[in-house]
Formats: sequence, C-alpha cells, structure tokens
Amino acid sequence: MNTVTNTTRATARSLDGVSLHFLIIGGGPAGYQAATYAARLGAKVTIVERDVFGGAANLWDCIPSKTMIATGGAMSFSRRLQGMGLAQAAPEVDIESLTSRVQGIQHELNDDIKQLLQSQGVTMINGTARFTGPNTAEADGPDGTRTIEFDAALVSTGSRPRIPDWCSPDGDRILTTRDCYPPKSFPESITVIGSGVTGVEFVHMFSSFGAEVALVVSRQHVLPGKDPEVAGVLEDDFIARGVKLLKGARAETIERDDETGGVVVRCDDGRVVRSSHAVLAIGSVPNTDGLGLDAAGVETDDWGYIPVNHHCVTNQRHIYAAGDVSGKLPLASVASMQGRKVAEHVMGLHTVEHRHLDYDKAASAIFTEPEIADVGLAEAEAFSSGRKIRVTKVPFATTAKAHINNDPRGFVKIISDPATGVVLGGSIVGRHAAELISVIALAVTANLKVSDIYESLLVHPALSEALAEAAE
Ligand SMILES: Cc1cc2nc3c(=O)[nH]c(=O)nc-3n(C[C@H](O)[C@H](O)[C@H](O)COP(=O)(O)OP(=O)(O)OC[C@H]3O[C@@H](n4cnc5c(N)ncnc54)[C@H](O)[C@@H]3O)c2cc1C
Ligand SMILES: NC(=O)c1ccc[n+]([C@@H]2O[C@H](COP(=O)([O-])OP(=O)(O)OC[C@H]3O[C@@H](n4cnc5c(N)ncnc54)[C@H](O)[C@@H]3O)[C@@H](O)[C@H]2O)c1
Repeated sequence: MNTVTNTTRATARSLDGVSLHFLIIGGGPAGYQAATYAARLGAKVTIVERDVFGGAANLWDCIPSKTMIATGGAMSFSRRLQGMGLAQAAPEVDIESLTSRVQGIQHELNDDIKQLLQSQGVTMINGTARFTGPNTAEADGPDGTRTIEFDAALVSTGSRPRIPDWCSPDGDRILTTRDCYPPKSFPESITVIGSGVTGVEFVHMFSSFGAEVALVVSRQHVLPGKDPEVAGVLEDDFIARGVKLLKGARAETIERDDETGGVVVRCDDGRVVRSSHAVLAIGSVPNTDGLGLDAAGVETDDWGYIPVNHHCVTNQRHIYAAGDVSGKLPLASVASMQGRKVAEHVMGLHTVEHRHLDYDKAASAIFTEPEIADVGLAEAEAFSSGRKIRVTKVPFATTAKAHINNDPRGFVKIISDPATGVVLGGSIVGRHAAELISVIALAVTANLKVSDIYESLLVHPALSEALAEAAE
C-alpha cells in the first residue's frame, strides 16, 4: 500500500492553557459528539472512522431497527382501522421501498453528521486507526497510511453483534441483527434467540409484519433486569399475538434445514424449533481488537471493554473511552453524553461547575407494542434495598386521549420519596412512552417534586394527563 506520512501537531489551546491535538477513533454518537464539542471549545480535532460517520451500531442497528419498527407499527395500526371508524385495509410489505426508506434515513443522518463535523473544522479521516505508542497512532485508509500525533485521544469504537462459535450466520436465513433491515427474503416464520431489549424489539418487529415468531428465552421471563410487571405486560401481548415463548432454554445450534430451505434451532433442554429464518439477539462485543491498546498502555477487562473513571478517563490519564466500548450503559444517548463530557474534560471544563454524568438517571425505551420506557429508581430495586418509596400508578384508559387514539393500553407509574415528594423514577407502558418519559426524566435529573408535575398546566386532551394524575 502507498504510505503517506502526514503528521499533525497541536495548534489549539485548551482552557488550562495546554496546546491540544485531540484524536478520536470511531465516529459514532460518542465520537462525533466529543469531536464537535471539543472543536467548538477550541481543540484541534482529528476523527478517524472506518465504516460510517454516525456510527455502525447507531446507523446499522439502532436507527434502522427503529425505522423498521415504525413501518411495522403502521401495519399493526392498519389492523385496528375499524376501531377508528374506517374500513379495514390490508397493506403489504414492499421490500424495495422499505429498503430505500431505511437506506435513505441512514444516508441523510450520515450526511448531516459529516456536515456538522466539517462546519466545526474537524479533520475527518476515512480509515482504520490503531495506536502505535502513547501519543501516536496510524490510520489506514484509501489514501494510504497516515501517522497522527496526539496530546489526548478518545477510543469510541463501539460494538458489534456477538456471534457464538456454535452458529455461522449466512446473511440469508441465519441472521445477525444487521442482516435484518430488511432481510433479503421476508420471513414467514422466525426464531429470535435472546430476550433482552434487542430480542423483544425484533419479536415485535417481525410479528407486526405478520411473521410467525418463536422466542428463545434463556430465563423464566423476558427482559431480565427490567420491572417484572412491565415484562409481564409485554409477555401477555406476545402470547396474545401468537408468539411462541420457549422459556428457560438456551439455543445450542442453528443449522440450515435442507428439506425445507429454512432453519432448525436446537435448545439445551432438547426442544427444537423450525422456522424459515433465525436471528441472533444475544448481545454485543466491544470493538477493541487490533486497536494497538497495548502500545498506548491502555488496559481492557476480561471481556475486552475499556474500564474508565467517572470522567471516562482510562488508566492512561490522556486517553479516554466512551460509548459501548467503555462497558457502561450501551445506549446511543449515553454514548453522546459521554462524548460531550469527555470534550469538556479534555478542555479543562471539569474544573468549573458542571453536572456529572449519572448513569442511574438515564432514560431508556423499548420500542415494542406497547412501548416501554423507564428512568431512575425502579420499584423492585427500592424494595430490595429496603428504601421507602411512594408508588402511584394511573392507567392511560383514564384519559380521553387514549380513547380518541383507540388505544387504552398501558399505564404511568411514578416513584417518589414519601417524605419530600422528590421524583426518584418512573416507568411508562403504552403509546408514546418513549416521548412521555422525558417529563419524568427531567424531574429525576433536576430533583423536581411530584407537585412540580401536577402543578404544570399540561395539554388536554393528551396522554400526559395520566402523568399529572400519577404525580398527584
Ligand atoms: C439492535 C440495536 C438497537 C439499538 N437501539 C437503540 C435505541 O433505540 N436507542 C439507543 O439509545 N441505543 C440503541 N442501541 C444501542 C446503540 O446503538 C449503541 O449504544 C450506540 O450506537 C453506541 O455508540 P458508540 O459511539 O459507542 O458506537 P458506534 O455507534 O458503533 O460507533 C463506533 C464507530 O467506531 C468505528 N470503529 C471501530 N473501530 C475502528 C477503528 N479501529 N478505526 C476507526 N473507526 C473504528 C465503527 O465503524 C463505528 O462506526 C441499539 C443497539 C442495537 C444492537
Ligand atoms: N431501544 C433501545 O434503546 C435498545 C434496543 C436494543 C439494544 N439496546 C441496548 O443494547 C443493550 C444490549 O441488549 P441486547 O438485547 O442486545 O443484549 P443483552 O445482553 O441484554 O441480552 C441478550 C440476551 O440473550 C440471552 N442469551 C445469550 N445466549 C443465549 C442463547 N444461547 N440462547 C438464548 N438466549 C441467550 C442472554 O441471557 C440475554 O438475556 C441493551 O441493554 C440496551 O442498552 C437498546
């Protein structure tokens, strides 16, 4: 390969007066947020991305899965048209236009992010980077190899779907999540392996498109770690839709079935499931291999994640890690916030008054039907720690808007401190839960009281009225 040596050196000054060249490896939510903030604060920033600016886990998983779920949601809504006073209609999937919808959104976001980086004067390199020393790295790209010297660096290389050694995805019938947006052939039936957040979203996605779905659940209920009441609501919905739940089973092999052209999944308890497709949703692995972390003296844990302190600093004080690779909460929203906090730290802003990143206050949502969202302290967590809490729960069916929407499913639950009224957490199950949780998330972050919610003049008719009622 043609080798170009292009050494970049510091020109900017951070707030504490140190000249700073900031190298970022990985252009996902963590990387591009850190890049734009640090550049805005005056750093000279270089960002290296090997696949897609915007992030592979973000643009090849998070965004397309939500796009497909939105289309599936439109299909399942069309099955309830009669309840809206309309004649029933039966839409069909148009794979070509669905593919171009998914790709169109991906390209638009990718372009927006590149323009944003460009507008902040960030140097973008398309290539694969690796450390060659504590202050040097190399990036291999279409223009050859570039050597980069840096004063501070951020590793934000994300994660990829975990592929176990007992299965070889073929991108046709045995799929990883990234083969599903949409799959080459649309499944008549599909077995989803793994019942974490990804698994249940894929069950919802394929069943709303009309596929017959089986779910291999390694524990006794879906969504381990989530509020059991919330997981129960989802399981009831799955069962009502005809989803087959194989509880307490772990998949051991997935093979092509020569007779049917489909697949056979065998579980460790002897159960066997046949379907036209299977998809692995058994978690992710961090992208830390081949990064030259040893050369930079950066340590990883036994699973390949990079341990960091509360400022996202690794064991090397000038090297940071953020996003999935840091082994913290693997969410795009968290990755972005970590990236922003890293930029502030690298430019010395942590010495002035600032808010620490608190992972316990991260809101998250599961894009199923019903939608599920939560933030802060969970009821089960409070009970297990013996903490006194006040729990108020209001079903959406009490609001006029739920009936107008022809969808009275779900509820709002707010958890507060009985002595002070401070909002500690909450969960929402039902339509627009991912949007509505923002009110509780703001209350949790800003230490607001339940009275701050119920004394706000909210819109009528709206689902948020259930929030105000739960706060009262
Ligand atoms: C199916 C699925 C659905 C999800 N849905 C949601 C959701 O709804 N909401 C949510 O908040 N989160 C969601 N997530 C999680 C979210 O996608 C990730 O937490 C987020 O993308 C992590 O951001 P990141 O910046 O760490 O990594 P990424 O987005 O993966 O970006 C890292 C980038 O680094 C690049 N890279 C890797 N190695 C190198 C190298 N050596 N040199 C140069 N570049 C390199 C990669 O190409 C990649 O583009 C979902 C995840 C999955 C799997
Ligand atoms: N809407 C969202 O925000 C969203 C969507 C998807 C993922 N995510 C993020 O990604 C994280 C990871 O979620 P995930 O679901 O991809 O992974 P996960 O690790 O949380 O869940 C994987 C599940 O697969 C099970 N499993 C492993 N091997 C198995 C086998 N052989 N057979 C059957 N089951 C098996 C595990 O026991 C586990 O329950 C989430 O915690 C979340 O932070 C977020």
